[in-house]
Amino acid sequence: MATRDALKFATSQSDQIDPYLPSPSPHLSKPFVTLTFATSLDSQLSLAPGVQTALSGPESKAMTHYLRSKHDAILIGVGTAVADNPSLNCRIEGVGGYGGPGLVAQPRPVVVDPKGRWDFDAESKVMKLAKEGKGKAPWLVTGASISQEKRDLLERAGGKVLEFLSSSNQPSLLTSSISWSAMLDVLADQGVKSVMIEGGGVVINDLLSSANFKLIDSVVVTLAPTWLGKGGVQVCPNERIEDGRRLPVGRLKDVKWIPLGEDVVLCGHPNMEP
Ligand SMILES: NC(=O)C1=CN([C@@H]2O[C@H](COP(=O)(O)OP(=O)(O)OC[C@H]3O[C@@H](n4cnc5c(N)ncnc54)[C@H](OP(=O)(O)O)[C@@H]3O)[C@@H](O)[C@H]2O)C=CC1
Ligand SMILES: Nc1nc(O)c(N)c(N[C@@H]2O[C@H](COP(=O)(O)O)[C@@H](O)[C@H]2O)n1
Repeated sequence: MATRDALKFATSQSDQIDPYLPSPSPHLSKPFVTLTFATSLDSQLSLAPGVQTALSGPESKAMTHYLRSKHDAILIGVGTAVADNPSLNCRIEGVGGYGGPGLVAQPRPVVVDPKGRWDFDAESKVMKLAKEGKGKAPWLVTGASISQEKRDLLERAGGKVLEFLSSSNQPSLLTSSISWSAMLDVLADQGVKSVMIEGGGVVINDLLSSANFKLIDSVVVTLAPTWLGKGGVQVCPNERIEDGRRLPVGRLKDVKWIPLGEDVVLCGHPNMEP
């Protein structure tokens, strides 16, 4: 039976998104990566760092949840976990917990938190939803020492800590960046075949940088008809300079613009040509 809070996404609309979704393939060497977020007309994800800002209208929000139902995992940075206290589940009608059995089509939330800054507890939305059978408990990718209390909380709910190991197989003392390709390898080892990366600014800008662009398989961006003004969390990757020349960082091909309510959703595949 469907639940009252379930979202619907019409087949006529999902048909347009499907060419950008992961297709089942046992031979992928790394998880399929979809980069997806909602942005304002001035390329911002939120009004200010640490502030959650609703940009997607109801139709594009349903689209995001449709995407969530089609990926094994949703990944966010700790900045987003702290700012948004997100649910990170899928609320499309028919998935597990929303009319469907078990946790079918519920993605695994993955929080990248190298320094152990996310102070979650049993009342955090993602933990409550896991307890209610409406989503999976998160995996915490970290190089920090996580308290036994937090580990137990995660594990009781079905989540876990993924200690990030360096190439020498020792826990790395992470002070800054974990390589994305190593992170995707860790997820692949855990059986993740597809991951949608939702944000926030640091994560998106890092993935869009010329060094990481090749790791992205699909991009789905919701553009909301609003300007947020200076001071927000902006999507703008570092510049690319080769042989002293400035070059564009990346471009999409197979581009489709899909109007959804008052928003427009841009879908594309990274163009790997120089
Ligand atoms: N409109 C939208 O679609 C979305 C909006 N948002 C918004 O974005 C904002 C949050 O963005 P932001 O503050 O940039 O934070 P992020 O969510 O991008 O998290 C950034 C932090 O995550 C850790 N991290 C990220 N990548 C790596 C890596 N490769 N290796 C190691 N650590 C990594 C670092 O933690 P540390 O600093 O501890 O080293 C980093 O500072 C919020 O306001 C949120 O509401 C978020 C998602 C989607
Ligand atoms: N698609 C989209 N549109 C917006 O307007 C947003 N602010 C976001 N944010 C992302 O969704 C998470 C919050 O949603 P849930 O509580 O998980 O349903 C948030 O953490 C961002 O990842 N996305």
